Amino acid sequence: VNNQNSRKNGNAKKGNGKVLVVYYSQTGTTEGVAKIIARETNADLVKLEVKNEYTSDDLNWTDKNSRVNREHDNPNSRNVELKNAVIPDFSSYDTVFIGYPIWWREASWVLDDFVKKNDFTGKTVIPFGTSMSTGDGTSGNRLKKLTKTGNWVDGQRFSSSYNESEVVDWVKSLKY
Ligand SMILES: Cc1cc2nc3c(=O)[nH]c(=O)nc-3n(C[C@H](O)[C@H](O)[C@H](O)COP(=O)(O)O)c2cc1C
Repeated sequence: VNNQNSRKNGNAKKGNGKVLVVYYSQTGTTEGVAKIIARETNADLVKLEVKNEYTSDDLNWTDKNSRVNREHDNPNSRNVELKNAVIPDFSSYDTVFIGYPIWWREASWVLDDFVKKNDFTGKTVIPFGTSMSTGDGTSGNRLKKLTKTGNWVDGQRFSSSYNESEVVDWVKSLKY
């Protein structure tokens, strides 16, 4: 197959086979997983950046009045705007991996701006999250509900202390 994006892992190709890995990461864990996935799938990699970035105080979930706690308690107050929510040439990708830290067992709402502003029609969408201990493959369902388009497959959750080989094995197991 004459395809510049042909996969190292031999997955069946659909369309042009272009893959995008897009992620948000506060402390680098999700970023590490995203980079492994991108390497294994020859994907383009995009890091989402928050306009009004969270400080470490903002992220302190043990403080009832911290920004994340206020946003968690009141979903109407979230509205986290990204600097780069609209991905250039998004329509050209067949497969999109979406990565996030798990906050309160769900995908961080930092991803909401990205999923609302891009059209996933016709794409395979594969969510993945990282967390210390809780949350699972269903953590992306809330994001799926925000889009109404795209063929979302079951997601995966990795521990903050993941092994590289777990990520590689998961990517190899995917049919997309
Ligand atoms: C606001 C907030 C909420 C979190 N909620 C959870 C949680 O519900 N369960 C869990 O195991 N870890 C939770 N964590 C830990 C993160 O999911 C974990 O550290 C993640 O790997 C961070 O990814 P990152 O380095 O890409 O930002 C939370 C962290 C923050 C900052």
